[in-house]
Amino acid sequence: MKTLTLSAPAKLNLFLHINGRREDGYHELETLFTFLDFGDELAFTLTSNQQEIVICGDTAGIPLEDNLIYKAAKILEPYKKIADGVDIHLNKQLPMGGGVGGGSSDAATTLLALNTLWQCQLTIPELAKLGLQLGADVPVFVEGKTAVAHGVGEQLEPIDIAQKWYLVVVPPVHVSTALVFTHPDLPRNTPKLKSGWKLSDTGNDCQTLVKKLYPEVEKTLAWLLKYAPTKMTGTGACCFAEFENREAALRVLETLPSSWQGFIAQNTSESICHRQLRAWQN
Ligand SMILES: C[C@@](CO)(OP(=O)(O)O)[C@H](O)COP(=O)(O)OP(=O)(O)OC[C@H]1O[C@@H](n2ccc(N)nc2=O)[C@H](O)[C@@H]1O
Ligand SMILES: Nc1ncnc2c1ncn2[C@@H]1O[C@H](COP(=O)(O)OP(=O)(O)O)[C@@H](O)[C@H]1O
Repeated sequence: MKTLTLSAPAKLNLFLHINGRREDGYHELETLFTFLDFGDELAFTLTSNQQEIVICGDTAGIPLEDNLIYKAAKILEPYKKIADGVDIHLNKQLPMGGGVGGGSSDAATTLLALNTLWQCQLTIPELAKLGLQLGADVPVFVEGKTAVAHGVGEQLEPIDIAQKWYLVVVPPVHVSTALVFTHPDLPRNTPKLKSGWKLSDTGNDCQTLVKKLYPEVEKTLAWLLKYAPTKMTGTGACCFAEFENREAALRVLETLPSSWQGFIAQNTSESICHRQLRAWQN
């Protein structure tokens, strides 16, 4: 049986504004998502074992029922047009809960792969809607285009942006998304951007609070800012510095303090997962 191998790329929030809080506690966001040419890798192989969804690889002790890959496969199961089960092998490269969306990206890649392999014949908007049940960031990975998101991240407006190189640094702390969003000091009233906005008008509304709560994030931002424009992605803890070319990013990566981890990558207007899936289908 042929194996379908796809990337689950990282995302960056090039800005993240909080425009308000809904009655259900979720926050209205305005955020620019772009994808990196770096991420996890998932290999999908159909099996004759009809009911089985088996996940192996670097699942980092996440119980099967909590694994977003498993949840994505289960959500798609009712739409299967063939009887086969699936073996999914995960090669984890992305830090978990670091704001680069690895879990959401794994879930989206699983939805896209199994929609094809199980011949579910769902459209991308239908898959994105299913994905929203798994997390606010899943729809953008399913759609796979650099986009400004509104709502909780599900209303997507694709845009063209320049291609840059990023040095992403992973501070040695875990930031709780729920803690950030329930904190009384989080700013929640940034006005919506007006037409003609520039990236230089934007920021990350979680950054000041996360810096205060997690000094390691403050240290990381201060260190990167010596070299290039820098922001935090999502609710952190990862921070990214922007460069015009790979060499400049690499020079800074080479001087990274040894206790920190980091990687360099370029942003892509379309998720590499979508490109790979198209190539496989043709
Ligand atoms: C804010 C972002 C930006 O990308 O942060 P990161 O997680 O990437 O850092 C995401 O949208 C996060 O999405 P995701 O991580 O999928 O969040 P979810 O699991 O849906 O929600 C985790 C918790 O965060 C809060 N939450 C999340 C999203 C949102 N728009 N408003 C919220 O208030 C809720 O309390 C929720 O229970
Ligand atoms: N396959 C998976 N990969 C990563 N995280 C997962 C996965 N399945 C479930 N999770 C859970 O989802 C949480 C958020 O994951 P992730 O998308 O990496 O966060 P973030 O959006 O902050 O980068 C993790 O802390 C982890 O507990």
